[in-house]
Formats: sequence, C-alpha cells, structure tokens
Amino acid sequence: MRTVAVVLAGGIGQRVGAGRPKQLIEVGGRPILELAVRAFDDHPGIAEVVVVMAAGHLRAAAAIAAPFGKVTAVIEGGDTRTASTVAALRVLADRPDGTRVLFHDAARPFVDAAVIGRVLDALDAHECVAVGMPASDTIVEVAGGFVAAMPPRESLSRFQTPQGFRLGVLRKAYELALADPALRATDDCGIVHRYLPDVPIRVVAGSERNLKVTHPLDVVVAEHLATEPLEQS
Ligand SMILES: Nc1ccn([C@@H]2O[C@H](COP(=O)(O)OP(=O)(O)OP(=O)(O)O)[C@@H](O)[C@H]2O)c(=O)n1
Ligand SMILES: C[C@](O)(CO)[C@H](O)COP(=O)(O)O
Repeated sequence: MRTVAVVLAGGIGQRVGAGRPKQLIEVGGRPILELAVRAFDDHPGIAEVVVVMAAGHLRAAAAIAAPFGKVTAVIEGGDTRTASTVAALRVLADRPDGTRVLFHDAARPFVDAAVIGRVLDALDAHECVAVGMPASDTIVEVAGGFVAAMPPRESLSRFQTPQGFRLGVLRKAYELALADPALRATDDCGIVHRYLPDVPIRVVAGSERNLKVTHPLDVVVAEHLATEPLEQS
C-alpha cells in the first residue's frame, strides 16, 4: 500500500519570532522546510509527499518543494496544527483507508531515515505509531502553581514526529474530534488516543537530533547540527 508523508508547515513560528515562518529560516544554508521535505523525498519507503504551508507563503513553499519529485501537492494549512492536518486529510480524501500516512513537523528538519524506517516498519503491524524519547528531566503535573502529580519518569516519553497512521483510523478519529466543541490537541496521536481509545498506539524510538525548532535557542542548535553533525543518538 502506498505511503504518503505530510510535512506540516502551516505554523507562523511565533515563539521563534523571526518575522516569518520559522520553516523558511535557513540552517546550514538550506531552509528548514527543505531539509524536512528532503528526508521523506529521499526515503525509499515513501511514495508521495504533501506539504501544508502557512497562508501567504505558498509560493515560497512551492519553490522549495519544486526540486523534489515525490511532492504532489503544496496546500494551505489552517489556524492550528490540527486544522492543518484536517486540510491534508481533505487532499487525501480519495485514498483507500489502508493507505499509510506519516505526519511530520516541518520544524523538525533533522529527522533521519532510521526514525522514518522504524515508523514504517511498525505500521506493518499497528494502525497508529508514535515516535518517543525518554524524559531526562523530572516531569510533574502542576495545578494552580502546586505539584498535582509526579508520574514515574520511566513511564514518560517525549513525543516527536513523524507519527504514522492507517488513513482510515486517522479519518475516523478526526471525524469524532471535529464533532467535539471541546477539541484541543497538540498532536495527531493525541486525537486517536482521545477519540478512539481502543486503538493501541505503538511507540518507537526517535532520535535526540530530531529536535523541534520552537524557540530562538533551537535555531542556534539547529545551525550547529546542520553544519557540524553530532554522533547519532
Ligand atoms: N496552524 C499550524 C500550526 C503549526 N503547524 C506545524 O506544526 C508543526 C509544530 O508546530 P509549532 O512548532 O508550534 O510551529 P508554529 O505554530 O509555527 O510555532 P508557534 O506556536 O511558535 O507559532 C510545525 O512544523 C508547524 O509549521 C501547522 O502545520 N499549522
Ligand atoms: C507533535 C509534537 O511535535 C510532538 O511533540 C508537538 O506536540 C507539537 O507541538 P507544537 O506546540 O505544535 O510545537
């Protein structure tokens, strides 16, 4: 079954504050968006790439995507990451439920073939796959300025992307989510977990290099990684 990668670049990068979407910033001389698209275009397990771009920047995204033979569409995203995923699901409306689809943050330019490969392998046996890394800080739940819960650190995982799905499962989860006026989510596995709780979500290992460029400091780290790659971990 054909596998489609969706590169979500619909955000405006408010926290980085570069005055333009952070995925257009260059690290190591290449736009962050280009690096993310390249990772999927290069991967032999990916047949097609869809780019979801922030409104007002489609021309820039199309120019970046033009050299990549697997890119079939560059579309406009929505106001939230969730709305951008929905825009991609619309473009994929005619695809069979069994289609495998990977959703990736454009803001993670250093995703590599090994991580993508682990997601693809896990999708052979599972309908929903997340990428996680062990927590290194102690993470607590805080309510009203006080610690409310301290889950054991060994049970916690920091999610990265790509997140992989059988298209039919993600469609169903989003159908239920969009009917919920209280819908709030920070990722697509979260939508499946909340609205289709019986669907197991397999977690495979990510990589420390697969960081998300979120704050100005991350741009500095990304520039360093782009020019002086560290040992893979
Ligand atoms: N409306 C949105 C918001 C986010 N994203 C994408 O989802 C990924 C993770 O989002 P985030 O890091 O929050 O990016 P921004 O929304 O751009 O950042 P900020 O919240 O600081 O504005 C990014 O690749 C971003 O482009 C998207 O496709 N559509
Ligand atoms: C999907 C994600 O990258 C998993 O860690 C994360 O939830 C995205 O969050 P953001 O606030 O949209 O950057």
